[in-house]
Amino acid sequence: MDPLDRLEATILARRGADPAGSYTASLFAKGRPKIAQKLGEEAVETVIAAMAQPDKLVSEAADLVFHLIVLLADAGLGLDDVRAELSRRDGVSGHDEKAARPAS
Ligand SMILES: N=c1c2ncn([C@@H]3O[C@H](COP(=O)(O)OP(=O)(O)OP(=O)(O)O)[C@@H](O)[C@H]3O)c2ncn1[C@@H]1O[C@H](COP(=O)(O)O)[C@@H](O)[C@H]1O
Repeated sequence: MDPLDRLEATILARRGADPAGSYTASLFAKGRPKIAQKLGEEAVETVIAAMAQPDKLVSEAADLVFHLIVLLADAGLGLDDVRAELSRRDGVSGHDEKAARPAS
């Protein structure tokens, strides 16, 4: 199994688990605002690594992806939804960004 799919399965299994025994379960227990805040922090840390500490970029990117999957899971979404969106965009002729996005 792809490591990202395995991580997602583990994250989904932590929903409703004891927060005392799992960082992921504690994030779910704190709710979406906290999960979103952590995702934002990890995004900033990833940007800082890219600009000033490139040796830490992969580690920070992994933290970022972990928190993104937790946020998606909390919203009832997952990596397959992101894959489907990326595939949909890739299928749009000319990769026109405006055409690739749903009308708002
Ligand atoms: N991939 C990750 C992962 N990436 C990052 N983190 C955690 O994310 C946190 C982010 O770092 P911070 O320094 O900001 O965290 P912190 O200071 O502890 O948190 P706050 O008090 O600020 O909220 C750290 O505690 C990291 O351990 C992760 N925690 C868990 N996983 C994986 O998630 C799965 C479930 O793990 P458990 O939740 O431990 O069961 C396992 O496969 C783990 O490998």
